[in-house]
Amino acid sequence: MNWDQVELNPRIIAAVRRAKLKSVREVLCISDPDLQRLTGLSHSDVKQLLIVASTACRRHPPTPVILLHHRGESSLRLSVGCPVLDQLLRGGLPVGGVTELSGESGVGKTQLALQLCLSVQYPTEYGGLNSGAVYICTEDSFPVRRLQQLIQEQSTVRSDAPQDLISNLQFSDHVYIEHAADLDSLQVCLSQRVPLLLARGLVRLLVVDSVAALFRSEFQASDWLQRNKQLLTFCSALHHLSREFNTPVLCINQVTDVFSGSDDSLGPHSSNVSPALGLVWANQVMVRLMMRRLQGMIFHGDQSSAPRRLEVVFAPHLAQDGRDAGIWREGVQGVSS
Ligand SMILES: Nc1ncnc2c1ncn2[C@@H]1O[C@H](COP(=O)(O)OP(=O)(O)OP(=O)(O)O)[C@@H](O)[C@H]1O
Repeated sequence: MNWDQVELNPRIIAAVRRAKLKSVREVLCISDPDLQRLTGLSHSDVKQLLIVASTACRRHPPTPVILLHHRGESSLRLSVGCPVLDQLLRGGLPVGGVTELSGESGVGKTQLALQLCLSVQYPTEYGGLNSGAVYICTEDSFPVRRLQQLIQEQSTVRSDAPQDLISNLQFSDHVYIEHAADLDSLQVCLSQRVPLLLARGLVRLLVVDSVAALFRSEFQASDWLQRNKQLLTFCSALHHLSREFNTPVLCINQVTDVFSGSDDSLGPHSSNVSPALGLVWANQVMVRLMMRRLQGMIFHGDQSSAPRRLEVVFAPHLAQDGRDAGIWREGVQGVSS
């Protein structure tokens, strides 16, 4: 959306153009003091600019968090975009709290996270939260092409939603990608940019892909005390964001090998791997999910996939259970039994 499409005082529009802020959405991602500095506008002009920009960009104005609580939104769930997996999760991810998704490399964690970035954009009656997603990549680059493919497949996979609704959702405009290659940049991202996107109602899902990568690369085994302190600071930032904005937080985590094979805390389907980062991290997570690759092959039309299993390891409101799934062009879809 550009400046010709909004009704705003021409003096303010001239100032944003001089500051080379081309799109209306761009100003929403900049803090108030930075906007004042860039445009030379007064505090009240910047406020007016932000009100007009956020009204123009949002499909639905954000509801203040206090009202959401009154309406009993604590039982709201974010659908994962598949009825079989939603059934396992009793509707999807809880909006307040941190969910961890762990699993081996290539098992499909990122695929599920991308699917959630689209699902969050649907209205609540279709399992979404009427808003966008912010996706923090710590290791790999963001899989833009795969996201585009999933967007193209929405009309096939989301037959529950009206087709005109799907074609009107500008999915790729509402996924905000951040890169944090070290803990300092992650901290800056979580304390500055993410709260801004949440406060302006532009996003209502935070994905961190992946957590263990940063903590593993920055600390040696002997630095465990320092590492645990940093881990707790990071967890408390996530909890704060989740609570304050009533927003689901999804953290992707790798797994480490377990040599004893007798770790009961992993649940009935535990085998030879355990989520990385240990107990300090596990105590901060509300829902722990694990994805595993199973033996064999499953088929769907002209496609084939190695079967996966999504398991609930622990969650206060869920039974320890699992569902088999395949990864297709359309995304991760559970297999009905
Ligand atoms: N377009 C596609 N069609 C079908 N399956 C796909 C497609 N793209 C990816 N996949 C499947 O997803 C797998 C990769 O999943 P994903 O990138 O989510 O792994 P991950 O668990 O995040 O791994 P890592 O921890 O290494 O990032 C591929 O091995 C493939 O099986």
